Order: sequence, then C-alpha cells, then structure tokens
Amino acid sequence: MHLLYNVRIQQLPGNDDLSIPERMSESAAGFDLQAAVMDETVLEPGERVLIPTGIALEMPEELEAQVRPRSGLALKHGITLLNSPGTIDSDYRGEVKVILHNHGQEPFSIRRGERIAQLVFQELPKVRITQARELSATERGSGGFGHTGK
Ligand SMILES: O=c1ccn([C@H]2C[C@H](O)[C@@H](COP(=O)(O)OP(=O)(O)OP(=O)(O)O)O2)c(=O)[nH]1
Repeated sequence: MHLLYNVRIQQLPGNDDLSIPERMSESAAGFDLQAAVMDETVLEPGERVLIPTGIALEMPEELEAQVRPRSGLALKHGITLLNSPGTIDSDYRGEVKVILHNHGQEPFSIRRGERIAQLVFQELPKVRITQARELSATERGSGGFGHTGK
C-alpha cells in the first residue's frame, strides 16, 4: 500500500493567477511547475536563467522534492535544468526556483504560466554517517567510470 503524505503549498503573494502544481494525469509522477516570470523571458542558446515558480512548500521531513526537466521541452527545444534534479529540502520555505538551461540552437521564450519543469516527491531513507578506517572488500573494488568497457 502506498503511504499518503500531506504536502502544503503556499502560493506566494502576487501569483493568484497561477495554479498550484498539478499532475496532468492521476498517476503522473510529476506535478508541473509554472513560470512565475512577470515579463516574457528569452533564454539565448547556451544561457542559463533562474525562473521563479511563485510557490513555496511544506512537506514531511521524510520527503524531498526533486525538480526535473520536462522531456518535451528537452527534445523539441533543448531546454533542460542545469542542476537536474534540483533538490528541495523539506525545511526550505523559500520560493521554489528552476535553473533552466538552453542547450538548443534557438532562443527560447518563457511566458508567465508556462509549464517549465516538474516536481517529483521522493521518500528519503534515514542516514547516519560514521567515519571508517577501512571499507569491506567487493568484487568491483575501486573499478568504475567505464572500467567494464562499452
Ligand atoms: O533547483 C533548485 C534547487 C534548490 N532550490 C532551493 C531549495 C533547496 O532546499 C535550497 C538549497 O538547495 P541546494 O542544497 O541544492 O543548494 P546549495 O547550493 O547547497 O545551497 P544551500 O547552501 O543554501 O543549501 O534551494 C530550488 O528552489 N531549486
């Protein structure tokens, strides 16, 4: 059975014209985030920009929220997130923002209300870090970064 977590969303002042993040279908993993830009913003090829979303979140500490790109924007326009996935900590009460990056060849224009990214909530395991002198042996050992070939 799935656990149900209660996440509170505050629409920040001046953003009543936007809707709170919504899923486009009942089982969609992501809640779409809208651009809360005041004026149309143009993202030139190779440029990055911090886009406000007009919302702040309050979620249980067992959760994090990830800001992820929308595949349609990535495929059609080369628009993605520079820090994908962005991490929203459960104790963060500031505005959720999105670092968009234009990998495409054309300028990309962002208008107020456009769905630019999505939020996916994840459960976080409890982790305690301890310092160790030695680590257990494994078959892989320190092999990585493609050591098994293509
Ligand atoms: O795409 C993102 C990434 C982060 N944040 C907000 C929420 C997050 O809780 C906070 C800090 O993010 P992160 O830990 O990634 O940034 P940092 O560079 O380590 O900053 P800090 O020192 O403030 O933790 O910034 C966003 O709104 N969007």
